[in-house]
Amino acid sequence: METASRVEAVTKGGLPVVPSQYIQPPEARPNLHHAGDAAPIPTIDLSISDSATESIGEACRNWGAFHVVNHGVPIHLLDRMKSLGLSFFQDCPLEEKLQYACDSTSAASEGYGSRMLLGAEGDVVLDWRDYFDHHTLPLSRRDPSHWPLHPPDYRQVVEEYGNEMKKLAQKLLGIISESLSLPCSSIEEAVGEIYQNITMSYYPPCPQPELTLGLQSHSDMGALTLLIQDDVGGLQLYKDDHWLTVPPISHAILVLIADQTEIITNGIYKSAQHRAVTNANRARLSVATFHDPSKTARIAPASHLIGQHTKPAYKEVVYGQYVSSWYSKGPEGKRNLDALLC
Ligand SMILES: O=C(O)CCC(=O)C(=O)O
Ligand SMILES: [Fe+2]
Repeated sequence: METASRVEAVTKGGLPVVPSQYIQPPEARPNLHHAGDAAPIPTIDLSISDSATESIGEACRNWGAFHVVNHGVPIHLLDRMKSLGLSFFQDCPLEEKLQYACDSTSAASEGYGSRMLLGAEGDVVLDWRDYFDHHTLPLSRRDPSHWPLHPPDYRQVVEEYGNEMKKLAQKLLGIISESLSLPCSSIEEAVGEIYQNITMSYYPPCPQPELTLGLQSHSDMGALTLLIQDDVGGLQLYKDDHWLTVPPISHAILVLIADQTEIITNGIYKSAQHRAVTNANRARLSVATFHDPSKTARIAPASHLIGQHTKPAYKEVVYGQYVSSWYSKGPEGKRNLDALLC
């Protein structure tokens, strides 16, 4: 029962076709013939602070996504995170991986899993993805004994990576605030204490990529996501009724605006709608680091952005309620955010 719920276990026998619970309805299937269109999102050099603020503002307005380079996170740490992820998914026997199984009945629980959404068995199409979720911040949630023990530097690297990503997220939230002429601390103050989760996603080769998705269409529910991926490619962004592929750029970090930042910026900046497609030949790995409010935080459009002529575009929401609804109803693009529109 546990093993059958991991994509790795499904692929073991070298199936020529995907089991029916992974087959997407026709309207959600990827058009892989047109998957070559690259999303022309900007690559922003964070060492050039004069131009970075303006470029980031423009990217948040137009795409909700951009790459950063010269970001200050040591390159060896990016490489090591990816190799640790691959080593867990590819070298660790399934029985051992299952010792870290997440609790599939509670949302975003830590550990090794495959099902993103809660809900009755059989009523959702499954993603062609296995993952490992780490709770890394605040420190009171961080317990490295829940994480893999091998390779021997696994736990230490994940801790270091989380700390570096938090610094970068704070810097970016400051620049994003300034790009709207808000005080640098505005968005971070609206978010409150940062809750950070690191999810390594592993997409095994899929015998019928045209029928499946590695990860269904969604926008991330928190404030800011920092993502690295290997050179396989498969992440797509939805823009103007089209799915465009985000080209992997070695050692760049992809920044994705998430839903709470869209609310706080009163919709001036849009959260990025994205999904992952699979491919027949190569396994793919990505590492997403989510920066979210606490479950009790109340999120609303920043008061500086509301005035006589500008009404709040979103209703206030308690973040924990947003999360519960997201996991029980499913994202279906951005419907949870749309439900808060005034
Ligand atoms: O694998 C990817 O590139 C996307 C991962 C993602 O969107 C997520 O974990 O929320
Ligand atoms: Fe995502």
